[in-house]
Order: sequence, then structure tokens, then C-alpha cells
Amino acid sequence: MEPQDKRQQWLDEAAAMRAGLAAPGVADRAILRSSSGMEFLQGIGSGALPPAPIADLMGILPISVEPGRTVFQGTPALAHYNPSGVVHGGYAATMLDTALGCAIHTMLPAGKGYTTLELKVNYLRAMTDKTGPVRAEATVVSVGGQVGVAEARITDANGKLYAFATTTCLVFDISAA
Ligand SMILES: CC(C)(COP(=O)(O)OP(=O)(O)OC[C@H]1O[C@@H](n2cnc3c(N)ncnc32)[C@H](O)[C@@H]1OP(=O)(O)O)[C@@H](O)C(=O)NCCC(=O)NCCSC(=O)Cc1ccccc1
Repeated sequence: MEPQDKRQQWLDEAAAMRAGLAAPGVADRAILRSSSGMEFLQGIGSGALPPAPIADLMGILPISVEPGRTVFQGTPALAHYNPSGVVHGGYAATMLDTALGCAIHTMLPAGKGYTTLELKVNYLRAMTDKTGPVRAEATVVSVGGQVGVAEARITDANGKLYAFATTTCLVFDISAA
């Protein structure tokens, strides 16, 4: 497939996903607690549960969620720039933290939650408003009873690598209150 065709395919897939999402919000804690990670994330993808407000703010969409692997997409824009004239490092960090955390969530049963303890990002190439759509693809390395580790890459439709990251997440029981 030609690079411009793949870029259009990515944009079309994101538009189709966006059309099926609910309004941004935060699901009830009881739903979070009673759902496995896969059930919860599939609920967001199907429009049954709200996508996170931060994803809406940054223009980041879930593209694919499967056990141990997630893909999120965004299109860097002028709104994401730092004063130096390229996309702020927080944009990639947010995409990576999202994809990595959700990848770990896919491996968790109902009643278990997670939170990021550590995020290491290597910024390998600057993003601009000419970059076009980029995807953060995360895969789980290990999830135990207390700790989850995952790695992720951000690439564009040409396969160009922009950032590489690893995370360590804490896994814990979600309390009822
Ligand atoms: C340039 C370098 C740091 C080093 O690259 P190298 O190890 O030498 O590797 P390589 O030679 O393979 O080149 C790779 C690509 O880089 C390009 N390139 C090379 N030299 C230059 C140059 N002098 N200037 C411009 N571009 C240069 C080169 O053409 C190639 O691109 P291409 O293949 O043609 O498409 C690269 O890793 C990078 O840009 N990382 C992203 C950093 C980033 O975006 N951080 C986040 C934003 S910071 C933030 O927000 C914090 C903040 C907050 C608030 C306020 C202010 C700030």
C-alpha cells in the first residue's frame, strides 16, 4: 500500500472509531470494579462507556484493544506545540502512557486496577503539524500480582519511529468506596 493510502486508511479508521464513541466522561467506579480490563476497554470502544476526557482533549482515539496489546491514534497539530516550534513532549508521553496503561489493563481481571509508577520515553524524532496521523502501539511484557511492565512505539503511516517508551505500573485491588 502506498504511504498516502495508508495515511488515509488510518484517518478513515479513526473517524469511524470516533463516530461510535460516547461523550467523554468517567465511568462509575462500580462498573470499573466489576469489569475485567478487556470488558471495560471494549465498553469504551463500543460506545457503552465514556472515553476519558484527556483522550478527547488531546484528540487521541483507541484503534484496537486485544489481550496484551493496544493501539491508539492521534494527529499532532499546532495546538500541541511547545514554544520551540515542535510538538510538546507531553503529547507523545500522553499517547504512550495511555496505550501502555491500557495494554496492562487488558490483562487484569475484574476487581483489579492499575496506575502508572514509572514512564520512560525516548523522543527519537520531532513531531510537527505536517507529520500526519501517528499511532502508539503498546505490548505487555509482564503482568504479575503487583507489577505490570509494557513497552510501546509511536510511528507514522510510513513506519517512521518517533518515540519508544517503557512503563512500570502498580496493580492493586479496586476498593468498593
Ligand atoms: C534531533 C534529535 C534530538 C537527535 O537525532 P539524532 O540522534 O541525531 O538522529 P538522526 O540523525 O537519525 O535524526 C533523527 C531525526 O531528527 C532530525 N534531526 C537531526 N538533527 C536535527 C536538528 N538539529 N534539528 C532538527 N531536526 C534534526 C533528522 O532529520 C531526523 O529526522 P528525519 O529522519 O529526517 O525525519 C532527535 O532524536 C529528535 O528530534 N528527537 C525528538 C525530540 C522532541 O521532539 N522532543 C519533544 C519536544 S521537547 C519539549 O516539548 C520540551 C519543551 C517544553 C516546553 C518548552 C520547550 C521545550
